[in-house]
Amino acid sequence: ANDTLFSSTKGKTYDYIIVGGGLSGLVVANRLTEDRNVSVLIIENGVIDNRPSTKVPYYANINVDNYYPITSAPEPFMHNKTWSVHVGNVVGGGSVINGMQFDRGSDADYDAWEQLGSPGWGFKGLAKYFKKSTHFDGPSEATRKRLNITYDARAYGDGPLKVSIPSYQYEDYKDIMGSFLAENISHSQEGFARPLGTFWTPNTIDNSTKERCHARVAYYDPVQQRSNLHLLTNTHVDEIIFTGGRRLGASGVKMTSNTDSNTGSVYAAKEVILAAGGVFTPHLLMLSGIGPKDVLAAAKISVKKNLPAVGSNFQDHQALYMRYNLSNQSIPNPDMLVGTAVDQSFNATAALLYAANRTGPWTFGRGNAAAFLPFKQFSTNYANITAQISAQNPLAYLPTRYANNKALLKGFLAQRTILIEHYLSDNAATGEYPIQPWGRATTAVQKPLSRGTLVLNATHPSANPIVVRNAFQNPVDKMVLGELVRWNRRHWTQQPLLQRFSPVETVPGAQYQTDEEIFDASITAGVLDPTYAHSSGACALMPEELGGCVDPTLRVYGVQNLRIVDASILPMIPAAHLQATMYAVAEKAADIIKAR
Ligand SMILES: Cc1cc2nc3c(=O)[nH]c(=O)nc-3n(C[C@H](O)[C@H](O)[C@H](O)COP(=O)(O)OP(=O)(O)OC[C@H]3O[C@@H](n4cnc5c(N)ncnc54)[C@H](O)[C@@H]3O)c2cc1C
Repeated sequence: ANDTLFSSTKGKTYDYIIVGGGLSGLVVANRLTEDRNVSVLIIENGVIDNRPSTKVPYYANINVDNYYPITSAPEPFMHNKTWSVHVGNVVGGGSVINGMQFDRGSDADYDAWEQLGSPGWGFKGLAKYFKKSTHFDGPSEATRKRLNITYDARAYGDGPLKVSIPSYQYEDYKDIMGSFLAENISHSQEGFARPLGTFWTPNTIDNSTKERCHARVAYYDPVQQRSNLHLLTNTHVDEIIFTGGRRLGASGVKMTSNTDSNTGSVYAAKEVILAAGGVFTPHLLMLSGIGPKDVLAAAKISVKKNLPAVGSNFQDHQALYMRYNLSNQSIPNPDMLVGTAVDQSFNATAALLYAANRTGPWTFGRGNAAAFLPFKQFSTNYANITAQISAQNPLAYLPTRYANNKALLKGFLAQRTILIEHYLSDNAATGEYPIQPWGRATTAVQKPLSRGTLVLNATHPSANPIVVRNAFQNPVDKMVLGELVRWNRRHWTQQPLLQRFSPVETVPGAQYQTDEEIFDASITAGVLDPTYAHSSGACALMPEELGGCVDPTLRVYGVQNLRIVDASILPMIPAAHLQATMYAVAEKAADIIKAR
């Protein structure tokens, strides 16, 4: 195994080719090669990166190396501005560059996938894989007691991915978490208890090394010596190769080396597995002739299978990065390490501490708590807002392709029914407040009704796809955002435990009150983002009659020997940061593929 050479791979045949050595691709590669008779080639566009920025918890979210240079098209409902699409381009994919927050959605979020017609994909079907993928370590006893940190360690197993709650925690967490606990909202334990209300969350940090644990160190490095496992890095997959004959079947891929632009093909005796992520898997399918026929025709690509699901149903969470200026913060606090007022000597000492014995502030990521709230917990107007959803003409707030395709519309309406249930339910979250020990007071919309699209660049199809999230096309999403912001404001300005900080809202600014004012000012200030780096849904796991792309065994409809295992299959985005879900999905997918 280990870093296979392009020249020696060209022309060869493996049982499985996995396109994309990111989070999901590496999980599947590990599990498939447990059987020594099965050969696997992973092809990854990025390289292996062991720089400190990929390892030290301190760099979470402030490391912008290893990003694909990809920007969205103008967002039509967000002042026609453009945003970075946020995709990892490195062995390990998003798991190497993400914010390390590790949390699950509630069981209702996964049950929705099953309700949408995919047996086995509800919470019951996924639960054991959450456990199988992970290993958990709590913080030191002293930290646990000092901050009253709770968790349910039984939800983890002895899996490859090491997650932990760091022992280094800031003193101000006490009052900031305390202020949330003082609200009339539920508190739960991270684990299999419903992660609703407030709860503590681990990070993807290996407690034994205090380094980021990502898909490569967890799932590839320990098994890289397997002779049946091959990783080809720095290589771009350009197209899927299909066998001729009456039944369309994938038999390999065409690829280009990023080093010298050498091109070649490799073949799969059993299957091609797409794991190129929420943005590039739908792109590759379309480049290969699988997608909506009008999109393919516009780019002059011959249609192998007309599949309108590809590039539809694109989802993400929307984040508004509210901030408070705090006075009287305890020393130390995270503002001393990150942002515009860094205390250089403190940060230098933190770096030395980390280097010397893996202690101190650099062992802390960006936070270990969150509130994921049912709509009624942050809005007294939740019932009225929800009632507006069913009164809407859905086509008024969807991309035009939904008007021309009955299956897509039917699928959206099935999702809408579930979303309405979730908006009214105690058992599903509609909004998130990450809880961090400083004045960063982000709000994030968890159950968007708007749907994005991803299409080929018609004049240059192999260039980046045209990504339009259509965020806030549906006015209800804007209302939910407004309610989230107003609750957050009341919380920060009125909760007694927060008053010692004399919090002053800097962005968007307390003078902006109505939904429209908050929305417009946040875009102008550059603090509202249509993506939370959770691109998903554009090759949905749903019946084809509901506008789906893959069946419950993750096979692409109408194509033999072609599966998808990555975030593009999520039919409805769960109220959670995505990585815990993706590790579980990939573990489950591996079992399904092994059973073929
Ligand atoms: C900046 C950022 C912050 C995030 N923060 C968090 C967080 O704090 N908590 C959390 O839970 N989740 C977070 N996420 C989300 C999480 O990391 C992703 O959901 C997850 O990595 C998706 O896994 P995947 O397997 O679908 O795709 P990826 O992990 O993105 O893997 C896809 C891989 O395919 C490769 N690839 C793409 N196209 C090709 C091609 N044509 N040929 C060859 N290779 C290709 C890519 O280089 C990549 O390595 C974050 C994501 C990002 C980007």
